[in-house]
Amino acid sequence: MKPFVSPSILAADFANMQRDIEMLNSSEADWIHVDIMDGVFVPNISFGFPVMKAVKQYATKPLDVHLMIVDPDRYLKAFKDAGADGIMVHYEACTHLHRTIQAIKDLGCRAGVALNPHTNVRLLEDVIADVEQVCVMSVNPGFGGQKFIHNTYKKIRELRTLAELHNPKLFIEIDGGVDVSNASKLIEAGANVLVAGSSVFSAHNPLDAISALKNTQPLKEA
Ligand SMILES: O=C(CO)[C@H](O)[C@H](O)COP(=O)(O)O
Ligand SMILES: [Fe+2]
Repeated sequence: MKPFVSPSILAADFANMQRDIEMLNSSEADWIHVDIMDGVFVPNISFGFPVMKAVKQYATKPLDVHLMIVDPDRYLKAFKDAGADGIMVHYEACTHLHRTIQAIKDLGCRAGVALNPHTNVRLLEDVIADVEQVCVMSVNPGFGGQKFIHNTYKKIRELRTLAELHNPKLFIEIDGGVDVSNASKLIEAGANVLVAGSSVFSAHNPLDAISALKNTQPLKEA
């Protein structure tokens, strides 16, 4: 099965957001990845509810919301109201992760957990059956355009093994520094959702860049 592609609008042209959303609507993208940064959990601030609502007004694809914020429970309903279809919280930001996951589901959203590069996937063993999506960060969250961290392949393989045991339908998303040069190997390792910001929006033809990711074949190492 082809991977899902979730282009990150963090790399879009904010002065031409409607144009860029309409480009995504006409592309082979499955979701639109929305990065929310609070300047506390991560050392950067992206955008908040008014911008997300404006995106939702034009988007015809589901919004895949990645919350890089502390105390996300306070804002889950507000993100749902702003148009979130899926909500991912960070493992490192949640003291009561199980409760937070249930709260996301109670809102009718797809529930996901994101992991920083240093967080071991085995820490999810007791909640993996409760989530629909796990996002493995392949950069330290906070900025687009960073270099892919190589250890991520191993993490994806470990997560795929865990998912086969407890939740075979899990969406395994990979986020950070993803492009055509690493997509094949990531899919072969077990990822089935590719987030891409810079590699899509800095491409000469973003529609072709999305199509290339969507049609990536798993590649085994020689
Ligand atoms: O969560 C993120 C950063 O914290 C972004 O989704 C991610 O960095 C995508 O951007 P790029 O493809 O440019 O790395
Ligand atoms: Fe993200």
